Amino acid sequence: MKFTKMHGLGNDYVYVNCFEETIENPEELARFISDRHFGVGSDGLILIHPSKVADFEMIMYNADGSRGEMCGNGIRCVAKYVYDYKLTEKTEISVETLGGIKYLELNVKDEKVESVKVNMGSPELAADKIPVKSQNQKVMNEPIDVEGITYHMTCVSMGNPHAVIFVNDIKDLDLEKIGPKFENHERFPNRINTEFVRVIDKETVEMRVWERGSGETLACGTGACATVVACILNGYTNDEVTVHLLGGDLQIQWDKKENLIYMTGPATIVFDGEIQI
Ligand SMILES: N[C@H](CCC[C@H](N)C(=O)O)C(=O)O
Repeated sequence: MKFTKMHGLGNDYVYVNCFEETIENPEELARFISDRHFGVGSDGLILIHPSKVADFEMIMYNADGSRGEMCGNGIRCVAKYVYDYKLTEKTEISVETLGGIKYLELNVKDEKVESVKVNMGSPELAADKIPVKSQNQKVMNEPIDVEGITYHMTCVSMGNPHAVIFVNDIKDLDLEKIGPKFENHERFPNRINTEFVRVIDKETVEMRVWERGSGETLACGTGACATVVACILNGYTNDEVTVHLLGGDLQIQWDKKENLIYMTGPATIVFDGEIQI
């Protein structure tokens, strides 16, 4: 099977062009190929398919083989793949995902995609749609107990579920210990992606993320969008924010008039490969 290793700010996936390849058991392939010792090594697997309702379809699997509804860093890499490998000449494309059809603007330099602006759609705040168990319609700075400590979370879906936790310091977090406790907490029927965020000023935040099905990653596009929505709802930032992630920066904007979230960031091809499956 031919594949391409790509990343968005270090959030790395193995990409397969399913116009050319047929994948029998993608969950099993995701688990094998993501393994950083016995496989290629990645945060998961992303399949690029034809679509009946958009230019392309993105199907994304986490490293544990579970399917994610949407992947922000991944969809920017899909855009780079289809343009740089000449599956399209368009610099505005649509991509079908489980989280709905997304519209992308490709910023091209010397015939290669350098960065991508993604219309990530509208954030979902209704607790039962995220889903998260709560007495309230929306989960805004609600307490949640993990390992004997009470955190306060704001929950947002960007197609996939997120719990945003504001902290004073993101460096001294023991994510390996508390990440899985949040991910598998009984309040999240479909598990959860958890962002730990320090607000720096009205235009700048920094965050780390423990991803459902993949653990700590260097960046998370949908997580950065959920983070900015939570910041704005809590009055911590303006509507345009630079999000510092371990792997680099994303620009996130909530167009309140249209109720649309825009994410702008890079996409990188690391190498092409072939693997016996
Ligand atoms: N890394 C992805 C998010 C993956 C989310 C996945 N872990 C899930 O199960 O929702 C991003 O850049 O948006």
